[in-house]
Amino acid sequence: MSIIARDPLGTDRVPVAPGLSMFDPMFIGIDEFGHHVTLDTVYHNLLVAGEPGGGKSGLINLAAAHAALSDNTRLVLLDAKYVELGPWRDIADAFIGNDIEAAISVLKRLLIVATNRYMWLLVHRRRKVDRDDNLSTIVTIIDELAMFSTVLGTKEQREEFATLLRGLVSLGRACGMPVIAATQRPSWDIIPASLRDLFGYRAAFRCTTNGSSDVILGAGWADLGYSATDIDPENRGAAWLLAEGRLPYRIKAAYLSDTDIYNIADYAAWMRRPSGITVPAPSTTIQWEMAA
Ligand SMILES: Nc1ncnc2c1ncn2[C@@H]1O[C@H](COP(=O)(O)OP(=O)(O)OP(=O)(O)O)[C@@H](O)[C@H]1O
Repeated sequence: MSIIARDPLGTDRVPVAPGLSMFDPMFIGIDEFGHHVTLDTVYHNLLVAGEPGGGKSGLINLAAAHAALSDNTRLVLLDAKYVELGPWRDIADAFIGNDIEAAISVLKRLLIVATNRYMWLLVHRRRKVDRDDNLSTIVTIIDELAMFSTVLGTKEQREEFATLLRGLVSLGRACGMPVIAATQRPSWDIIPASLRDLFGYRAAFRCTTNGSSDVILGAGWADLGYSATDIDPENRGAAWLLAEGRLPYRIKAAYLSDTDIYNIADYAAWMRRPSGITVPAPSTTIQWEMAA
């Protein structure tokens, strides 16, 4: 089962770092009954979309936090706005801002790694990686997909980006390389159905039209009553979550303030420190303040 509802007062808590793994359930919030909602992110890509201010960045930062605190997990971050995923840049293998050439180059490298992993799986007579393989999980997080697929660079570059991304989203899930992508523009040119359908998890934050909601969840859901237009604009962090094989259901994402995010990022950087350093490195904020 891909979604696990837990009793918040129960004893089977999600483990916390150190010792956390991307293979552990990733806690993202609660459902309408107050049960914990967790995702199995290694084997599923996650699409997050909805109008500005709905809470998308909150959800992708929860995912980034889980990845950052997880053992043997590497992050590749694409964020044309810099500030949404910026807190995690020190521990990321790659942090790409508004540079489509760099984005294309990193996607090409990831596809080579994915292909190598499939060769490895082939010789080991397997179809997907698992926790005991000790292969690192490589999580690619993209905030504001639309910047890379419709704004930056030339038309050819944007098309190349879209093709490479589709390749990674198709290949990544069985070889420990999931993709988490967010956009505030749920429209067919940003998320064509052929790309959308490769995301096993889709979170629709508030949308202004049934059409936008269907772009995220899938055609026809709004007619059946599952539309992100019915989310109160004041209810930030609320979304419809569609998980493979299930009906969409309402969730309220957990929320990390900017301070929480930077604190977790600092802690993750300290956990991942080269051996020999025993105290957390001074915060970059303090260094900047001293320089100012
Ligand atoms: N889960 C949540 N619970 C409570 N408040 C939230 C939650 N998520 C977001 N918010 C509030 O909504 C504001 C906007 O959230 P966020 O930046 O995540 O939205 P967004 O959809 O990513 O917006 P944009 O598309 O402009 O980046 C936050 O600053 C916070 O005040």
